[in-house]
Amino acid sequence: MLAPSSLPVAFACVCGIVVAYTLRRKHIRELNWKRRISIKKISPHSDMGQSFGLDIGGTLSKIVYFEQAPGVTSRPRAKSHVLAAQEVSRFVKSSDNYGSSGVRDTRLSVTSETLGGTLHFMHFETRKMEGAVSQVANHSLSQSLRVVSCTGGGAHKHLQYANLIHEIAGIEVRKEDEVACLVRGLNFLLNVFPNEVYTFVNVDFGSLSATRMSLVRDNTDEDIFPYILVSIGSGVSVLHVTGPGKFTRVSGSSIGGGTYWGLCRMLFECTTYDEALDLCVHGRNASVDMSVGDIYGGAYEKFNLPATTVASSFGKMISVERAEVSDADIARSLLVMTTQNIGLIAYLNACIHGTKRIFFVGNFLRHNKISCRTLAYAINFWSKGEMKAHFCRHEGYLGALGAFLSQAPDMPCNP
Ligand SMILES: Nc1ncnc2c1ncn2[C@@H]1O[C@H](COP(=O)(O)OP(=O)(O)OP(=O)(O)O)[C@@H](O)[C@H]1O
Ligand SMILES: CC(C)(CO)[C@@H](O)C(=O)NCCC(=O)O
Repeated sequence: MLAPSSLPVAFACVCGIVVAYTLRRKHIRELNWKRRISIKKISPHSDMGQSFGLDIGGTLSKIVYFEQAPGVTSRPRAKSHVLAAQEVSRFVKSSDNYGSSGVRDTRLSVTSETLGGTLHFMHFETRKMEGAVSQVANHSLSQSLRVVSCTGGGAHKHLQYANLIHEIAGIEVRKEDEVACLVRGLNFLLNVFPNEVYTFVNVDFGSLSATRMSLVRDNTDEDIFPYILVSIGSGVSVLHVTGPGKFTRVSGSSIGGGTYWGLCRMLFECTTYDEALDLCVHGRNASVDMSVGDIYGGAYEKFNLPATTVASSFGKMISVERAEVSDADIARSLLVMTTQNIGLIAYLNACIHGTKRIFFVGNFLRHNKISCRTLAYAINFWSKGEMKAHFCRHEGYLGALGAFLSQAPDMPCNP
């Protein structure tokens, strides 16, 4: 029972809550009105949100969309659901590009009879979130999306993005853990897609610059566990995975994809990440890095260090003038340094946990064969051929796929 003296305080609190609630509703209504959308309350049965998984990372946001093939479900579907599904599918497939940074990775779409439909993969820059959500709202798609599973740091970030998505598009965000989603996504891909994993053969040569390795598809291992999973995003997470849903985050590094992109942006005139990646392709890191050969005049044979091994990243720049090396050489050195550091952390963790298989994923490896080959060579070299680096075609989408799967228990092969 409240004391009589506290009644005015209680009354003021209740009034405050009512006023705050009313203002907030008004604010949401106004936001939606401005964007000329109407948010209808729709029945859970017609929620298309279950067809999506979202991963909001430090640099990129990734979306997985599952388009069910017509007529595969045994459950009767309401007409409104069928129409909503058609609308969403039309929008997704209307283009390969959305807004200023949105991309649909058409080469990665997978249609599977086992799944009963097609998985589509899209991404955009996280800093463009507001524009991306407005697009969804403006196309009235949000009317059929109620709750979307979402992972990555952005799903948790003071609920900043969750609030934005709710306020602009009326979609509720269901938070999922990013590491759990990553592992779930990879295990699913290993189960379902025979051509998902690849590795490099003929890695046994003396020079990193002479990268002549060929790609082979590699889904042959019967028992995939245990393995080390290295996710190279803005930063790097290293996981030890011992079974479906059984994993520990054993290490990490702040020197990751964000480091390469951030430094390139600072040092060179790159305005997009693709420019930064293209820049290093024709560069020679040997102009910038000090090699074992530069120090020894050849290999350091006693310890099996080939002459071409980088002894000191950027080490030549103590005596070479800036004008003598190109931006491309410096970018290449930066890429190799970042990659080798990640490879070493991966190798040491594989040693600690007695694991021979290392999976490297994350968007840093997207279109980045130089880093993939460098990792394959380095892991083979350090482990004397005992360990193998594996890569995935859908390297950047495991988290979003895991988020999608976390609310799709009926999906076949869902680990
Ligand atoms: N179009 C792009 N724009 C920006 N970075 C890109 C792009 N494509 C690839 N990258 C690289 O991918 C990295 C981001 O990878 P990813 O999407 O896996 O991580 P993230 O989820 O954003 O980061 P984190 O998991 O650390 O929060 C960037 O730092 C950059 O190196
Ligand atoms: C913070 C995360 C997990 C966000 O994905 C990632 O960027 C990361 O693992 N960074 C490295 C953190 C560390 O040094 O362990």
